[in-house]
Amino acid sequence: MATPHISAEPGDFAPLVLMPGDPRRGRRIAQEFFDDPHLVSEVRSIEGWTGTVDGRPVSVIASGMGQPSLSIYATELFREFGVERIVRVGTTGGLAEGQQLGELVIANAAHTDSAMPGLTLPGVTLSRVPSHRMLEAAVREARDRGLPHRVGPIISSDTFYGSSMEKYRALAAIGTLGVEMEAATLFAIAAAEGKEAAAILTVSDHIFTDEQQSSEDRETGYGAMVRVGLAALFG
Ligand SMILES: O=P(O)(O)O[C@H]1O[C@H](CO)[C@@H](O)[C@H]1O
Ligand SMILES: O=c1cc[nH]c(=O)[nH]1
Repeated sequence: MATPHISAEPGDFAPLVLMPGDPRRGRRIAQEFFDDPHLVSEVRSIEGWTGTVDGRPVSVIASGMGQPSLSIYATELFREFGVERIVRVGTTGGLAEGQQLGELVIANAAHTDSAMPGLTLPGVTLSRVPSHRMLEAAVREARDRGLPHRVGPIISSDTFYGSSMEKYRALAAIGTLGVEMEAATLFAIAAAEGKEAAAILTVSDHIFTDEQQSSEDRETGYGAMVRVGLAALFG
């Protein structure tokens, strides 16, 4: 049955879902990587596509930007559409020394400054971590393909503008590899729903050097991330 934000029927989505922030990246992923891609939802112009990769059904749908938006799509997919695994495939602002634009960041944990709880336990600060099986599969794929990548914690922030350099420097000092805006809530929702998730990111700019990919590169330079994301879904 359709939900408020997804106009599909049970079975229209595969149990394995790629989730970029950007809807146009979602459509391109379906058209470039899926066999027989077909549109299964387009509420609010957030298109959901289902097809196959190597004969296995896979879907893609964007989260929009920020943790509140992601929480809507991830919750509806897990609860109403039989989705078992979601991989966020997004961009990140690099925080690590020597990190090059286009490198991958494979998140093994997500810090957050968000008020989005997702999963709470009074008196406990819960960790927001990906599925270990999916993480292992992603790292194996990146290594086997010789793709430049780092594995470590990221920060899922509620702000794109307005965080201080001091905060970024403190996060970098404890090994945080990149800043983005969705993964922590995805990990928390997956845990709360008894499902699995991972996050594979491409460095689109560097917070301390100010280097930036063009908006065209941000839209098109995602092949490595999608390959690794698919490996995580299949792993
Ligand atoms: O490229 P996407 O997946 O949208 O991810 C990053 O880009 C957006 C900000 O420009 C935020 O959604 C952030 O998490
Ligand atoms: O700097 C960046 C790049 C991508 N996503 C973010 O949230 N920040």
